[in-house]
Amino acid sequence: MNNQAFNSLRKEVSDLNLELLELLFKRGKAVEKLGDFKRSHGLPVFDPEREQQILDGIEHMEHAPYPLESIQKIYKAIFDASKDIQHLARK
Ligand SMILES: O=C(O)C(=O)C[C@]1(C(=O)O)C=C[C@@H](O)C=C1
Repeated sequence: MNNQAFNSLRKEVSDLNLELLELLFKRGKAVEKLGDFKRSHGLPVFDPEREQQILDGIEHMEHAPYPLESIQKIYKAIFDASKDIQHLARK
């Protein structure tokens, strides 16, 4: 790979970072609304069954070149961030 190809891949990664952030933003907005519903219905923030259902769902999806464990870690970090949003809204 030459320098130009390297820089072009860096640009691709930077563009994908923005796309990821946009998706996380949209996801966070939906999570906020789920949190409002749960709060007004006296439901807990943490729903371990729902988290497991999502993790089970990704298990059979294409995740290469990442190992499945890496994808699971990323999703668990996203769940934690969701719970942060919903806990903060209760304060
Ligand atoms: O499905 C919900 O109840 C959510 O609040 C969303 C979400 C998630 O980020 O996917 C967040 C926290 C719960 O523990 C389970 C799932």
